[in-house]
Amino acid sequence: MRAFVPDALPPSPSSLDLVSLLGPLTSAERALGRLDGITLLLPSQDLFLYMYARKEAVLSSQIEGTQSTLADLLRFESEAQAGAPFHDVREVSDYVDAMMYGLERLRALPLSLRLVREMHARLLQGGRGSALDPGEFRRSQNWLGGTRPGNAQFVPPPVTELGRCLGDLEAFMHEDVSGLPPLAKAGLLHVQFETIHPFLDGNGRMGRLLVTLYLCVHGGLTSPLLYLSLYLKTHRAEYYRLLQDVRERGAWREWLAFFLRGVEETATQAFTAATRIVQLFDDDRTRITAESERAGSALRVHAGLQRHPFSTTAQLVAATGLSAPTINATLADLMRLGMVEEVTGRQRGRVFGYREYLAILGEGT
Ligand SMILES: Nc1ncnc2c1ncn2[C@@H]1O[C@H](COP(=O)(O)OP(=O)(O)OP(=O)(O)O)[C@@H](O)[C@H]1O
Repeated sequence: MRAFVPDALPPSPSSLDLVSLLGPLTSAERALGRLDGITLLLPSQDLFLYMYARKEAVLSSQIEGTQSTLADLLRFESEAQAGAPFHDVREVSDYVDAMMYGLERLRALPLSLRLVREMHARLLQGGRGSALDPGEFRRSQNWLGGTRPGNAQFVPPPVTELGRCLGDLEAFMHEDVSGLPPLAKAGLLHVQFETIHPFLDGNGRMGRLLVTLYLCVHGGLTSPLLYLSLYLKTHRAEYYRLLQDVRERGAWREWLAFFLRGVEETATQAFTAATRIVQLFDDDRTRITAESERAGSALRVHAGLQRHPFSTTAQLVAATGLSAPTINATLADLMRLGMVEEVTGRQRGRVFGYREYLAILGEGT
């Protein structure tokens, strides 16, 4: 198969048949708006962001075989012993790092190829692909599927065309003459990024990060709360087929319909989960106040567990300022109420999990 060189974006809005996409577009925008509004409901927006970034990282990495669960990652981060191989957890952790780095960097740098490269360096710092030129656009031909370009499913543009393709992509991130709605542009950016496949590895993960970052900059999303990986993972065969169809037969409309459906579903699920979490925290606070024998300390430990749903006694001491004996007595109380469970089964280095909260966060992972 010969290398494919994509046209400069964007395809004209008329060729996208945006009129027929108006329904899905409006539904997706509405769901995203509702999700964004949830930040007002949350006790701490950072908290939700923190957890959901981790959930996205797990799912995005699971698209290609990484075995870690959200629980593994949270336990890894709390320096507790995790069940998954170290390598896998590290990869997910790097994904979170890349996402947070990108968001922070956006304060100083526009969304640009430079930012994409910097994030990619973070993304590949330790896990799968770390030997494959992190932070550098490729200098050799790559291909997808098959053992060589000749029998590959798809051969991305040759290195000689890479600069032009990426230049077009960057220009598309910033143009506003097309009048395309930001959500449609985010979907087009993703497919174009995957088609260019500018890195030797990590293109899928980077392309998914790009969608959320783009919406933060141009789509009016105040927090990066949109995490599409579960949807893409669930519909992987269709996802890959549609990427291929855009290239082979200009199936932009079909791709966008799929993408917008994903945005709507994902935003709606995240909104529901966030609402349940807010409710859970409220209910548990009420129960602690009414039923705990040491309500004051228990409320502080409860707040600590919201931030780190897997915690050791030492971590809760640091988070709350309470003494270790008080923390242990309080944890025993919270276990009696069924809110907390010890997850290692060991006597030393025990780790405590906020049961119901972890269950909500872990849905789909
Ligand atoms: N036929 C295709 N045409 C273009 N892009 C494709 C096609 N099939 C899959 N892809 C994209 O390529 C990605 C895989 O590329 P790569 O292995 O570089 O990324 P990764 O981040 O390491 O892996 P993954 O996305 O599986 O986690 C897929 O996630 C998808 O976005």
